[in-house]
Amino acid sequence: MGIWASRAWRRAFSSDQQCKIVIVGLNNAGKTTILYNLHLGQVVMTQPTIGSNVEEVKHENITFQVWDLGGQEVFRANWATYFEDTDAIIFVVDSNDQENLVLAKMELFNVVLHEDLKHACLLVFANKQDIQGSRNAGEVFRLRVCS
Ligand SMILES: Nc1nc2c(ncn2[C@@H]2O[C@H](COP(=O)(O)OP(=O)(O)OP(=O)(O)O)[C@@H](O)[C@H]2O)c(=O)[nH]1
Ligand SMILES: [Mg+2]
Repeated sequence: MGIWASRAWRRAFSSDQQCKIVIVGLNNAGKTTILYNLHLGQVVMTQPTIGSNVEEVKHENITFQVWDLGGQEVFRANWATYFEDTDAIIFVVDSNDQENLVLAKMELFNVVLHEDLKHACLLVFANKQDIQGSRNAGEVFRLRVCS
């Protein structure tokens, strides 16, 4: 209670705020591209992430600590080790990867049900909208896991 109260107090009244964001999603969804676009303001060449990347992004008086986690199956089991004290999750979906959209949604369910994220905000980012034939955000949202 004491720790929680002091954290809430700091957040409410300090002029400089800290915010932890974790970016997850299947491999090749575009997470690292988004992280470095936020950090550097440009699109960079990426390699599949081994483990994680982390960068600080400042906006006005808020410092966002942004974690980008590897999406390959072998790394997904470790995602939860990054969830403590997370304020927001960005779940990135490759909207053009029709084959894996259901798998992506199942991983999303696993993430949102995690105890450490019960107070975190969630953004589902329907990425790769520039590719012809991609599902639009509404179609990604409505996709059923069981048909
Ligand atoms: N066309 C298109 N390609 C994108 C977009 N975002 C990312 N990519 C490409 O998708 C590929 C994978 O991007 P990454 O950012 O490395 O993907 P990731 O989700 O970090 O993948 P892992 O680290 O393996 O989990 C790269 O070739 C990117 O250039 C997008 O919005 N449109
Ligand atoms: Mg990556």
